[in-house]
Amino acid sequence: MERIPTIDIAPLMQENHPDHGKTVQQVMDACTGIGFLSITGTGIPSELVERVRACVRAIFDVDEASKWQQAITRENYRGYIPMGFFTPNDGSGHADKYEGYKLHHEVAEDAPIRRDCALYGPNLWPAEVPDAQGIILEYWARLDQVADSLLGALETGLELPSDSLRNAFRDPLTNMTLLHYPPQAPEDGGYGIHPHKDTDALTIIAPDPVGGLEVQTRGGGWITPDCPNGGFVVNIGDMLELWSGGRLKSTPHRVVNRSGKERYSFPYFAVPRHDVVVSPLLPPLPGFDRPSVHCGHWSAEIWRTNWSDETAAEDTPELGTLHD
Ligand SMILES: O=C(O)CCC(=O)C(=O)O
Ligand SMILES: [Fe+2]
Repeated sequence: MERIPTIDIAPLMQENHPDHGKTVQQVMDACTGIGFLSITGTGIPSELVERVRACVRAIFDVDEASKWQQAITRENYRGYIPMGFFTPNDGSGHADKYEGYKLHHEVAEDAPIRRDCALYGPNLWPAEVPDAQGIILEYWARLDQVADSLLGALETGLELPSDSLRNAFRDPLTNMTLLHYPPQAPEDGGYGIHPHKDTDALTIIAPDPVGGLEVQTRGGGWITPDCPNGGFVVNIGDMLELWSGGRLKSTPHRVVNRSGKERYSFPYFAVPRHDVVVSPLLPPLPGFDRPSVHCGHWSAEIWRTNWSDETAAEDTPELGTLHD
C-alpha cells in the first residue's frame, strides 16, 4: 500500500455499530500495510484542537530565559526542551530543528504508583500559560478514548482476547511532546525531526495545516498523509509491532518544515503501564525476531540516552533506531 487511507472510526466508538466489522478491517489493512492512517469520526471538536494549538503556540512564545529555567532534567523528564538541547544518537551530530515541551500522563504527587516507578508524577505546567493544563488535559482525555477504540479494533482484527491490549493501558506511561518547528530555508538540508520509528504502541497527531510530516513507503519513497480538516494521523509504534509478532508495522517518518510558517504539533504517544512486558501475543512472522520490552525500563532508557553523555546499556533493544 503506497498511500495512507482515511478511515471514519465512528463505528468503533459505539458498541454494536453495523459497520464495526468493516471498519476493523480497514484499520487492519492500514496498520498491516503502511502502518499509518488518517482518522475522522472521533467526536473531538476541531475547536478543542485549535484551543490546544493556541496554547502550544503561547507556550513557545515564552521568553528564552524562562524556558531554560523550566527545562527538562535527568531527574524529571518534563518541561521545556530548548532548541538544539538533544542531538539524535545517529552519529550525525546534527540537532533536529524543533523545540519541545514534555508532558506525561498526569499523576498526583501522592499517587501510590509513584512508589513502584519513578517515571510517574505530576506534570510541570508553564507558569506563563495558566490555561494550558485544563485545555491540554481535556484533549488528552479525548485521545485516551480514541486510543482505546483503536486498540479494541486491533484486538478484534488480530483475533486476540478482548481487553488483552487495552488492559495494559491502565495507569499508562502515555506521554505527549508539544513541538514547535520554525520554518526551514530551502537550502537548509537538516530535519525538523530526523527519520525515525516511534518507540511507543500507538501515536495520534492532529496535523498542523502547514504540513511537513513525511512517511516512508515500503518502496522507500516519502509521502505526506492526506488528512481531512478535523482529522488525526495515527501510526503504529514499535510496541504494537512487537505485540503483533510483526503484523502491525512501525514505519519510519520525519518532519521537514518548508512551509515558510511556524509549525506546531503535539503528538500523543500511547505507552503501556510501567510493569507491562511487551512480547508477541501471536506466533511471530517469519524473520521477525525481537527481544521483549519492559515498558518502564525501556521508557527510562529512551529518555536517559537522550543526554549525549549517556550510552545505551548492552541489553537495550534498539527500538526506534533506523539502520541503513
Ligand atoms: O510533528 C510531527 O508531525 C511528528 C513528530 C514525530 O514524529 C515524533 O515526535 O515522534
Ligand atoms: Fe514520530
